[in-house]
Amino acid sequence: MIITLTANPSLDRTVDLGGPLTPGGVHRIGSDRTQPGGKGINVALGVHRAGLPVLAVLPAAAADPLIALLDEAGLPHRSSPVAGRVRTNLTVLSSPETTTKLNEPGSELTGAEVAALEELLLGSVSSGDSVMLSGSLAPGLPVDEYVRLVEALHDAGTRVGVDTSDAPLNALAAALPRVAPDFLKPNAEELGQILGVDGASLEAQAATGDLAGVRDAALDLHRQGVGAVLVTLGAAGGLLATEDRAWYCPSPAGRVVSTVGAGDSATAGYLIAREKGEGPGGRLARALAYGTAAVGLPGTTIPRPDQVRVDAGRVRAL
Ligand SMILES: O=P(O)(O)OC[C@H]1O[C@](O)(CO)[C@@H](O)[C@@H]1O
Repeated sequence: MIITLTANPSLDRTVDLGGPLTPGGVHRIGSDRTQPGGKGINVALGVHRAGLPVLAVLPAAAADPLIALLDEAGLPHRSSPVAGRVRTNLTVLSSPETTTKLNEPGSELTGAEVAALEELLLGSVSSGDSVMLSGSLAPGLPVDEYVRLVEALHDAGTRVGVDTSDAPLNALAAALPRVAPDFLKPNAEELGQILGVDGASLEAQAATGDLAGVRDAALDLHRQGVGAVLVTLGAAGGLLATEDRAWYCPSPAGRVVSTVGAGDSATAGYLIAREKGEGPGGRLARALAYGTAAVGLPGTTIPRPDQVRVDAGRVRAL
């Protein structure tokens, strides 16, 4: 079973201005939709839509509108009760094709709420499960929360993946090789945060075909104990470092409708392929195919398998 933790879930509200976004201006909203969001929830939706057993764990009050949206989506979930409301993250679509994201920090969890969330997660796993810890940490969670959870989940006999950024990611990188997740999914910016370099330039290098910087950084993390490092590079494709080697797959060109949730969809594709027993090339190809499919869907829409076209022929060893 795959279990995801969304430590800071969200209601993802997407508004389309149908025109340019002007700082200081008054804008009329054309279309407006609210979907369940937060990285672990998005990953779980992808896995669920592929027909694999999954459970999403999150902090939220039973009456929170997010819970109703998860029920509506049919996603198996367990939430630990909190007093605060789930945050709303706003995506503003404007022309020419621009996505602007405004993420709330999330309500602060009390010490007791943090303990209840950890207890719920650890009580939900069994030896042999795969756990994915995804997204930012709600205020109140310690910055090394993911380091502590990776240790506790390894003790429980599970495989653990992490997808996060900023201070929680740096805390995780600092704990290597003593504590090492089995799977890490940085984008170029996050890889840059770990290395202390500009992620945009890593992505730009990759776009020109120069993959050495990203490959070396991913292999370095792998050699420090991370079982598999999947680096998503946006339009430049993605790279996987595992089994002491690296593979690259370009992104197929397609229409960009919304990039929100593309990285989470790539993680879902990777986990689905791993559950099916596919090798590194197959896992990378499915991850990229899921990410590409998500980019072609509106708002935070996570693809179904029939919307995904996997082309393992595009993968090459580096
Ligand atoms: O936890 P973070 O880093 O604020 O990201 C949450 C946002 O990212 C997404 O998970 C997309 O990756 C959205 O659904 C959500 O609004």
